[in-house]
Amino acid sequence: MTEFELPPKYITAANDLRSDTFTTPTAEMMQAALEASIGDAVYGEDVDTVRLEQTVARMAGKEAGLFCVSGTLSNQIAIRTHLMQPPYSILCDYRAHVYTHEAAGLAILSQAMVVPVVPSNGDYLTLEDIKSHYVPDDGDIHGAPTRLISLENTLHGIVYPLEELVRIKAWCMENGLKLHCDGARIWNAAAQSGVPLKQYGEIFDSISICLSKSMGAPIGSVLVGNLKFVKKATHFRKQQGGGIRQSGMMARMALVNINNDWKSQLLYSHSLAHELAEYCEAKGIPLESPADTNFVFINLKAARMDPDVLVKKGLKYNVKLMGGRVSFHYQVTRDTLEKVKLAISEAFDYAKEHPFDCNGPTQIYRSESTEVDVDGNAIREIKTYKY
Ligand SMILES: Cc1ncc(COP(=O)(O)O)c(C=O)c1O
Ligand SMILES: C[C@@H](O)[C@H](N)C(=O)O
Repeated sequence: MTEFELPPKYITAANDLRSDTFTTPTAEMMQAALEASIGDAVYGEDVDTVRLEQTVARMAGKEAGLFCVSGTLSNQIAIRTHLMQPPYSILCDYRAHVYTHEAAGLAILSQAMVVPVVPSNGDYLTLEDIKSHYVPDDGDIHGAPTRLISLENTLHGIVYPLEELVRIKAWCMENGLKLHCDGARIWNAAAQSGVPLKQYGEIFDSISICLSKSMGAPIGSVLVGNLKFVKKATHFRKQQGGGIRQSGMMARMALVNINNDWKSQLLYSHSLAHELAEYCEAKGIPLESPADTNFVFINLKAARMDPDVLVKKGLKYNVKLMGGRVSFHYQVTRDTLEKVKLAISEAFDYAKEHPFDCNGPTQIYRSESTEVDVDGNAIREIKTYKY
């Protein structure tokens, strides 16, 4: 029988700046899994799964929570649950994950039109941006009225200003629109801004709260909202094949960092990002977004920098990169920060001699960007996927 072709064994995320999704489970999490409850969570009989759902819901000031295997599932069933009578549309930032990276779930599961909006300030949607792009439900049979606004906090690492969220919420209430938050990094927003999750919970009708990014859990998100919403979302979760049986092990692993000092962990990762942003600015390396939290977005277009060169320079220093987005998390070491500074500086200097014309928004995806030979040279030609 032929040997399986297995990927190289993943050892550590200490040098992995491709995404905070690469955080690895800790020994404490593994131990917690051994002691987890073993009930069938589809029947609501798994103690640790219910404990996780109620813990996160309570932190967000919501009546109920639903453990989902991914942030994508959590977002998509949340939005579907809010929507009732098509034709309808959803308004979001043109960079929003629910629009750019969830495989057209909005079109397929929700059968919704999407109005992607470029923020006039370049960073986050304001109420004025929303007002000038939403589709009113005024009886005009040509349109698909906006029923839901989906915001992301943080988006590209940018912390949404609380006062803007409050303005948007008030307008949504006046106009009968629902407000969802893709909270894949809402822990980062809360840690950096000092705004408690509960205050975000007062603003959003639903929040998809990821556990598997900066919070370091192996999988999952908890979708929070009122009881009626979560009951219906449970229905859509089952429909989408997201009913999980003995999920207690995963729930207990997620609870470890929730019960630890997660704010300090996240603020450590933010401090690394802030230091890299300062380094780039001192070097004249342009950034695409303010580095509020754990991401540094290099403006490849302005820098005329080839993302493939940047990734290869990263490999030279044994640092994993995917392109213009440099993603910190609590398992990244300071040694990695020093090495990525060298990689970026060399890629920037190379760009001065060999300018590269990037097209489109920041490209962060790679396919084989971390496969290298013994000399650290990329084994296969590195490709770039638009983010
Ligand atoms: C902003 C954002 N939302 C949602 C998701 C989806 O989460 P998952 O990968 O668990 O589906 C991601 C990436 O993982 C993300 O970056
Ligand atoms: C891009 C997205 O799917 C992934 N969550 C990331 O941030 O790396």
